[in-house]
Amino acid sequence: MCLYATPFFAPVVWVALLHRYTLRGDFVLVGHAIGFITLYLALGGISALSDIALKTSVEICAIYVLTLILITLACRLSPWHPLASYPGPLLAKTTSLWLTYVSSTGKRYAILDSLHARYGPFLRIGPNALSINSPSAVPLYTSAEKSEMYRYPGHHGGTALFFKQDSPQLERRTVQLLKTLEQRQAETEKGFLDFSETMYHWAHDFMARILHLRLAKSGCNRFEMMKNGDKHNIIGVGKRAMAMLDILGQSPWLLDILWHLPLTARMRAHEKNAAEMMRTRVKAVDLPGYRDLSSYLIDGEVCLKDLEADAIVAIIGGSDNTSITVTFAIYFLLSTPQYYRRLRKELDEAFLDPASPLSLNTLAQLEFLDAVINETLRLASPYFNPRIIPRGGSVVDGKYIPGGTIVALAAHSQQVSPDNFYPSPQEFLPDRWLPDGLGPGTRTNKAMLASFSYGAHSCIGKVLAYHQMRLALARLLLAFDFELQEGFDVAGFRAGILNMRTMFLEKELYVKITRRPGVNLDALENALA
Ligand code: HEM
Repeated sequence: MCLYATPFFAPVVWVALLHRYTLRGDFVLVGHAIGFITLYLALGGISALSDIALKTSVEICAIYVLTLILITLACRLSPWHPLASYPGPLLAKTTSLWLTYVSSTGKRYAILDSLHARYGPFLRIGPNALSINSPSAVPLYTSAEKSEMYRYPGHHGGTALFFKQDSPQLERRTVQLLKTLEQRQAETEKGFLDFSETMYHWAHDFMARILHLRLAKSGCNRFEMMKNGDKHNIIGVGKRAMAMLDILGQSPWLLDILWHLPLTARMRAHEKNAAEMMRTRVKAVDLPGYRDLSSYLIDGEVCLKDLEADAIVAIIGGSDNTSITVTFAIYFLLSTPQYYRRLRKELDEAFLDPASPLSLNTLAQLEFLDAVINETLRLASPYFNPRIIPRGGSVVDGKYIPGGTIVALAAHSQQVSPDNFYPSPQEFLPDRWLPDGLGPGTRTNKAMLASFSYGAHSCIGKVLAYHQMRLALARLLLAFDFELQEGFDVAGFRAGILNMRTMFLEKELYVKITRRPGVNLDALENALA
């Protein structure tokens, strides 16, 4: 009898003593397996009593698990829970698996937006997590660290840090982009090409170039995706790895366990690819005369494990957002021809000779170009960047949030809120970013463009990203006339934008490009050589 009482008490001790600590799911699982085997053996598991021992152990474990679940649910739903006063869906309050599921839809930003409309600015999205739909949450980002969601899964042990910029490479790669687009279009049957795919290749080639990453086994020098395509599916594997990290990272304990199973094979493959590329870079003897980004990290005596971790993040992080934002900008411009014509006019007037190098400083002064980029980011960067409230807690809009709570600004909701962007916050209206805005009554709360996040862990590549996006858009519009595929579903494309840290498109952007009269890409290439 006494034996059967133990599993009732064990979870109480477990919840009372250990709930403050973040335990790795795989360690907890192994610990429990060891506990079960020990119990089974202690009850005579390998003796003649093995059947009774197995039955008793299973029964005790079942009581233990059931009690643990009930106690956990009671704690999370109790009126004494530190987040009890915050409203939210019942399921969200009971398990982090709710947010994991919501993240897996890619529509987390829209789901949170509609829940905020129902429950108000403070929304409980997990047993210990809040989404805050208020500009007042922004200061939290200055003191808060990243949540457990950012712990790299498995047991890699490295920490990532990075980057620097390289303008001539960016220029050359962008001219190569123009030629690649033309060449790929010529190879299509209907004359329309998948624009985002080539943009991904452009951004990855540039990123690999500035880190000098390369694949050892294939002997392939850097990626050269614009030339060779993505033969090793680096982008596909990397994006799926990021998406899995985003989905499962909402329940880090689950990710710890799944990390050892086939479901997460893509994540391990991405880690292996990136680590291998960085190790090859470290050993390389045939480097060019100029210093690449890895040189700075290597000279800084960053340890190999950390360099490998940098490569894991760099490959996707430095390429994905930039290329997809340019894709979205082209989409928005083609859907609103009046803005397309205006941007082209601004560029034509600023660069009379499209075959000459484009000065990044001149580009940075083009008001309408930046307005287009900012408006694109506002509508199409629905990111979710959770942080952890430091010990001692914080107060937001008069509400106390206990230390250790995971919080995330409802970035998309803020970016389309009429309180911050008015009028027509859902519409692509770049003028709202210009000094006169959209006329009297315009509200453009620039601080609430959350695309690069805030505080200590905001994007360190922001300046480079703007350079890349300005240059790519300028070169594309100076060189080509663009046309959407006939019957292109403009509304459907936007509705099919999915975010799982990285972005996915349910519908591809098919465009036709035609070289503008007088544009000589060979002359341009020579000018940059
Ligand atoms: C349009 C382009 C880009 C956007 C919208 C963007 C957005 C972001 C955001 C939202 C974060 C914070 C992520 C989080 O807290 O989970 C971030 C972090 C970061 N970004 Fe970017 N990014 C862009 C381009 C780049 C580029 C080109 C680079 C590389 C040169 C880069 C390097 C980084 C790094 C290293 C971090 C991590 C910073 C840290 O944790 O301390 N990003 N970025």
